[in-house]
Amino acid sequence: MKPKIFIDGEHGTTGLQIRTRLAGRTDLEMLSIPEVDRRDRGLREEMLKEADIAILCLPDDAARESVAILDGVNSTRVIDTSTAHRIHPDWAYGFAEMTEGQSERIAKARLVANPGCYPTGAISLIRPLREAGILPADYPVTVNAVSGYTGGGKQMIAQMEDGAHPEHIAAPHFLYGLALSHKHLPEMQTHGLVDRTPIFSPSVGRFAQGMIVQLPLHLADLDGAPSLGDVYAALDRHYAGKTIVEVVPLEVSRSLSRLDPTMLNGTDTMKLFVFGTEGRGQANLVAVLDNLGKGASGAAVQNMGLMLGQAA
Ligand SMILES: NC(=O)C1=CN([C@@H]2O[C@H](COP(=O)(O)OP(=O)(O)OC[C@H]3O[C@@H](n4cnc5c(N)ncnc54)[C@H](OP(=O)(O)O)[C@@H]3O)[C@@H](O)[C@H]2O)C=CC1
Ligand SMILES: CC(=O)N[C@@H](CCC(=O)OP(=O)(O)O)C(=O)O
Repeated sequence: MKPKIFIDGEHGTTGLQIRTRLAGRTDLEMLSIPEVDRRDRGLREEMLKEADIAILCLPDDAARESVAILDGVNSTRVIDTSTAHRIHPDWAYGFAEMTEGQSERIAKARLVANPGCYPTGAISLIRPLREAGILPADYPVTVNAVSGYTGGGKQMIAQMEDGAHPEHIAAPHFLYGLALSHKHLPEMQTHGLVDRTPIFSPSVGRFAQGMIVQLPLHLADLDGAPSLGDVYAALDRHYAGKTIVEVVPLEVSRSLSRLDPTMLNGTDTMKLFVFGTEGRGQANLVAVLDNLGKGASGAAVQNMGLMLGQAA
């Protein structure tokens, strides 16, 4: 029997990207609702209960509704791409490379919370330094980022692309989350194992997909006052043997003068860079990923594969 997969919210930005990734798969039976019926509660309930794995690509409240429908229905396992369950203790956090044993947790879990795109980049840089005993738990972490506008879903896509949209955005680049209360902060703090809420400054550029997430550090304030090479070595050890997350060699980072946020578009991988000048006491750690790839749909498909017992 082929595993039955239902993408609840399949006609939205993330849902469509997942459907595209799964389109050619002959080892799966895809359950689907016509777009016109996408909000039909009865049809959704039927599909959710029939599925072996339900992938929720819905706003938070609708995702909670789907989880409630499945309450007690243990035959259906769930991957939620919304922010609703990312720090919930009953849910496995769907970042397989985050820490030792995480991919096994995901593989065994009934409930998996897919990470947000920015946290995927931020946690990928913070967590290894915490585990290596380099980054103190009370370090004042700051995260700066730029995302392609698909990160804002259908609404922001329309605002950026449709000049006649009543809330058209003409800017080539803009900061947002100005109140420093972005919805990604809880998962960055929880899974980054940091005591203080990071100061997070997100922004959007006039490109559809792509992402850069930055973690600037004062090395003298880290445990053991590590060198740039020490920070690099900690990341390199953490991701040794991983294929989806690559730590770019220091000498390659040194050779770069620019970094393109769209460089990994269309892939489900992430690259980590360590920038700075040895001896100057500062480092800027940078993650590059496709916000819809490893930042969302690619991660969901990776997690589905783990849950089905397939290679990561
Ligand atoms: N875009 C991104 O880069 C990322 C998004 N996510 C998360 O994924 C989820 C989906 O985001 P995204 O794809 O961007 O959003 P979209 O708005 O593009 O798609 C959401 C889909 O869900 C449907 N929907 C909304 N409410 C309901 C409901 N009550 N019942 C049934 N269907 C409903 C929408 O239909 P309708 O057209 O009628 O509104 C739409 O088809 C969100 O939780 C988001 O936070 C995660 C990572 C990255
Ligand atoms: C550009 C933009 O608007 N980005 C979204 C995050 C996209 C994402 O990761 O979605 P979820 O965390 O919702 O899953 C935001 O800042 O809310």
